[in-house]
Amino acid sequence: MTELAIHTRGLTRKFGELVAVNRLDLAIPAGTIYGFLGPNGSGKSTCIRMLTGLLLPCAGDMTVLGLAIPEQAETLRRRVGYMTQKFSLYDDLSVRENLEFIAQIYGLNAKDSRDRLRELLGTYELASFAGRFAGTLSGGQKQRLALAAATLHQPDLLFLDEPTSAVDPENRRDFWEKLFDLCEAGTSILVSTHYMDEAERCHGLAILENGIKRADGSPEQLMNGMGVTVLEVAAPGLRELKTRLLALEHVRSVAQLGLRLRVLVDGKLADPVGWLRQRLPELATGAEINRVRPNLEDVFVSCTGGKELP
Ligand SMILES: Nc1ncnc2c1ncn2[C@@H]1O[C@H](COP(=O)(O)OP(=O)(O)OP(=O)(O)O)[C@@H](O)[C@H]1O
Repeated sequence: MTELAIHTRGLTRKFGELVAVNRLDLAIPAGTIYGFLGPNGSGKSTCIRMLTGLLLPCAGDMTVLGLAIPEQAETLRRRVGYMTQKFSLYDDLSVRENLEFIAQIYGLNAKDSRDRLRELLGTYELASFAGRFAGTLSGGQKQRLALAAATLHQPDLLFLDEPTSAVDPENRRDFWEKLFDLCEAGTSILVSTHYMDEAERCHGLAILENGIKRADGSPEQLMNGMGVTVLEVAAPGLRELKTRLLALEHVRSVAQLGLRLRVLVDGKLADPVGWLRQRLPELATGAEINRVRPNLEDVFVSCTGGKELP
């Protein structure tokens, strides 16, 4: 049986009347990168905070690294790392001082601390900034420092809550390379994001909306199993055409991409291109309609419902 890093049954958290996380079941294999994909307010942070033992659930069971949480949260704390979207280190300490401080918290002796710092400054390309105040670093450098800090004690499981919100695409790519290095070295990783390209890099993911898990699986499983066919339509008058398409019963969503419309239609239609040409006479001639491979954004749109992109 696959060893699970995280296992939850019916995990629920309410704030007053609001159900922030609603009966969430998760079975996340150890040694993988697992993503929570969802818009703002979908419950990603609330769930991560419960899994770290920082927030109590209202209902449900969870084990994290085989430990019952919240009961064994104290034992768990030393085995997990946690990086939030907000930079939570000290701006007025240098890079080195920040890491030394964290090494002290984890009780590393002077030699181990020195060795580990040297290793981390090298791995996260921080050696030439070691004496700089953390507050003066760029977004990408701060993010690398935060990851170094979160992994200083070599945790078995790393929680990353929207870790790349504040960095550019190049830094995001580099950051993901570091995550794959960590994963290969045996660290399990749970990362929340609202970026489709990040979600697509995960081994598995759950799509969350209003605290509810709408779908889960590997990106390929989700894309292959979404029950929707994706068409791209190039024709004149796209804004008007979009409105007319949205009024058709088998059309799930329509989004404009430059000079084309990306149209999600029910997967049960045997000949979706023929059907579309027949339903809208203006598409019968002159329009270009192609069936294309679904992407994760299509999955997201189709399983979070609604005919408009979020
Ligand atoms: N301490 C709190 N008190 C009241 N409501 C809260 C609290 N924490 C979260 N919420 C609410 O719970 C819902 C889920 O929030 P959560 O932060 O978990 O979502 P999220 O998916 O992480 O969103 P974001 O990307 O904005 O961080 C939101 O409606 C939020 O306003």
